[in-house]
Amino acid sequence: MTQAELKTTAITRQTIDTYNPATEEVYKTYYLHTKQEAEALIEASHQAFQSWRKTSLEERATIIKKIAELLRRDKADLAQMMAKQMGKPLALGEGEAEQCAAICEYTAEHGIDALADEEREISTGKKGIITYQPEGVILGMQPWNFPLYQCIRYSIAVIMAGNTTVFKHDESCFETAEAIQKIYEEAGLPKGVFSCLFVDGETADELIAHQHVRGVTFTGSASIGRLIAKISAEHLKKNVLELGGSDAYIVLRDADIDLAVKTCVQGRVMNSGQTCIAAKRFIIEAPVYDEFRDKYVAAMKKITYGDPTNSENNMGPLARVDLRDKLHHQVQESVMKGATCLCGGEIPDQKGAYYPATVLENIQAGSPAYDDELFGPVAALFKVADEAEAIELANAHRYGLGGGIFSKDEKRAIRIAREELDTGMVNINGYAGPQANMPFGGVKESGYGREHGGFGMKEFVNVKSLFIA
Ligand SMILES: O=CCCCC(=O)O
Repeated sequence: MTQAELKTTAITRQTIDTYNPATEEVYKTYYLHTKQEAEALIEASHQAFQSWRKTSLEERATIIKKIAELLRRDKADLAQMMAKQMGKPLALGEGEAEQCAAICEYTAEHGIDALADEEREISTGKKGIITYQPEGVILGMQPWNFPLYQCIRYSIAVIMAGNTTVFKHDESCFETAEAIQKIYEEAGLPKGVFSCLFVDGETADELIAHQHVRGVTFTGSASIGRLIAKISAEHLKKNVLELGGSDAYIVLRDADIDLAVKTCVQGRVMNSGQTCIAAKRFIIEAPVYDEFRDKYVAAMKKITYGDPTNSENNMGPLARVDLRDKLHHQVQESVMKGATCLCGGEIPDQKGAYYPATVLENIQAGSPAYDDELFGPVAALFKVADEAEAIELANAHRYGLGGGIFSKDEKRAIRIAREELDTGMVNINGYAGPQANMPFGGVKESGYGREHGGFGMKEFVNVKSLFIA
């Protein structure tokens, strides 16, 4: 049932008000499914699976290619929605739609080969065949920071593999969830292959136990991820978790400092800093620390914020006032514990969940800027004696999502990236967002499993061995 249909049913429904973070005014009131309605959607998804799993890889690829076209067609409308739901600047929203279209195209183009049967010689007969068979209904739960991308990266992969999915978006983004379903169905995806669940997080967690849910994929905080892993384990459901990050960018003494400064500013303030793979900690070798810090602070002071529909602003607001307040509290606590605030660090006196680009140094262990994730435009600078100390500090964090290295010696940087950094992704002399043809995911408390890049398609398949005698 769509939001419009839910609004007109006879029963009294639970509703949720969501707010435009730029104005703090109510943006939408959403109507929730009851748990029984959500279970009926899972049943319907299971029914749809019986025919979807029989479609050929070519048929699926054709629909997914069409989805890419429609995402491009609708990118301006989708960007407007995201600006109002969570404050994303319009240009960034359109870029996100383009990125999603690229994921669809890559999946359509490479999925047929990636999921094709493989043959092996076996000692006991003619041959072995490895076949990647879909498993059934996958429950997706995704957050608000990339309202389109987070949903599309998982759902396109599971749909290409022949699964169906029920999707619980963050409550603030139910409108985007519905827009995605509309696009998928206009492209030719049969009803029931992708369905939105308008439920709260607690109900979604309970649905993991449903007999037809075969797997769960979640992006969000480590604390909720831990809970989902626990419930999934109890019911023996496979899960993919993309959790937090506190990515360290190491600036070695032989780095191009101007490039490092420019990239590390961009990597910190993009999406108002609300990105799991944002550059969050900056670990700088002592001989270049002062130069990097002074240039970095000067550049952060130039970052503007304001109405996300005005293209002159570098950043919009944060997604919600309570999230902005939490970030500010983390900054204040870090300062109380010894950090120095070099710029920003004050809540502006205006409506909206705004927060300025902020830089901290002299950060002490035991403070939020050292130990936790800062999900907003706050940079944490650390001075270290040498490469070894930089690697030790980068790896000391409980998260292991991404990271970066700046050095003019590319071979050295690649060695450190490959052999030393305990993360799932590393940027060398740059800051790349997720790429359709590269896997995405982390280690340690950043979770497990991989999205796109050919790997996401194989997260929820039954890798079946056939032994031909
Ligand atoms: O928050 C994690 C997803 C990152 C998406 C992006 O940077 O485009």
